[in-house]
Amino acid sequence: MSLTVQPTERAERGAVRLGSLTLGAGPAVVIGGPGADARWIDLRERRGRPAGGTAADALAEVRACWAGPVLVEPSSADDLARIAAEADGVVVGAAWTRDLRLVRAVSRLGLPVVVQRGPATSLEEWLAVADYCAADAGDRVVLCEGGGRGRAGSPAAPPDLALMRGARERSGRPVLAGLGDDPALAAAAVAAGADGLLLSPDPSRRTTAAAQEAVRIVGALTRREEPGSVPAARGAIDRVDAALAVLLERRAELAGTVQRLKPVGGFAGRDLERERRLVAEMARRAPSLGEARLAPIMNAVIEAGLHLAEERRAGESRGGAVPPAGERVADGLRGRAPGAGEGRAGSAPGPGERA
Ligand SMILES: O=C(O)C(=O)C[C@]1(C(=O)O)C=C[C@@H](O)C=C1
Repeated sequence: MSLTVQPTERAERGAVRLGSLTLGAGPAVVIGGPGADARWIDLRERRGRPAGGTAADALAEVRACWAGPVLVEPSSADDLARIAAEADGVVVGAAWTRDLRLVRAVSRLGLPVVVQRGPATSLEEWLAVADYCAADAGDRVVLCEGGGRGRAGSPAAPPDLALMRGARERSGRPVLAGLGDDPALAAAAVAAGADGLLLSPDPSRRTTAAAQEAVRIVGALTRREEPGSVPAARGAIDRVDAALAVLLERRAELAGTVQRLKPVGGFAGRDLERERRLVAEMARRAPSLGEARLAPIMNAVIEAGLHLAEERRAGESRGGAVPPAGERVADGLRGRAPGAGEGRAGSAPGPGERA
């Protein structure tokens, strides 16, 4: 059977459901082993194992400890009946894209299909295979760039992120970045528009955690979400808060560095003009909040940084360590620490204060 390569029409971007998970709308997802949003089984790689090599064994093993979505890459057409009965999606691995008989059989299972591109497959061929699957799979097709091993078990290919982005724009289909066991490109992949990351079926906990952190932090900065329920909106807020926390911690470190470098640091060396300017600059990027609402927020952020810097300096001059975070937080909750409120960013009143 040969494949006619036709230019793929640019399509509206759709979302594809994989069991309880949605790919292509909402947050980016991580597919891998334990701890990920979805798990997957590579039967090709398991073939020949003394135990767990059949679709039945492998699915039973995963289902025993995981109720969420499971994807399976078949080892041969013999696996398809079991996959159709028990999996939430099927992976057409890079090595299969030229076996159009298997591709057709897979796309007739009634499950969503993930079409992985291997290093030897061009963008045109890849999109054509996806269209070919879509005809039978009711358009429930996801593209996966990279991560596939060749037939001889050659190492996983890193994803070409520009190609992945182009495929997403041209096809309108959700895209995954295949990362195997290396999370180094996780943040870059999410920034480049990946709707999810496909790790190896059995990555280390560290790999999964690193991928999830990239999805959360970079996704909060780069993905526009339109949640339609309270839990989804809260999930989106949690991701933005995670990104804010990372930035606030980094900002506090940098503010501490400035205090050490300035001739007069801490509250005594406060520069209100600088604070007003940085609030005005931030208002350009946060026009809905504007200067008036940003000023008290930044005042609190700057004062928290100055308190931390002063506590550290006091700790150092005592020759000891910084007091534990719990104590510092408790101090803050009890009332204003000395030096608080000695100036404020911008001229607006703080929350609950009169102008
Ligand atoms: O830029 C400075 O001079 C700082 O000390 C840093 C910083 C800040 O946290 O951004 C803190 C206090 C100053 O009043 C102004 C700004």
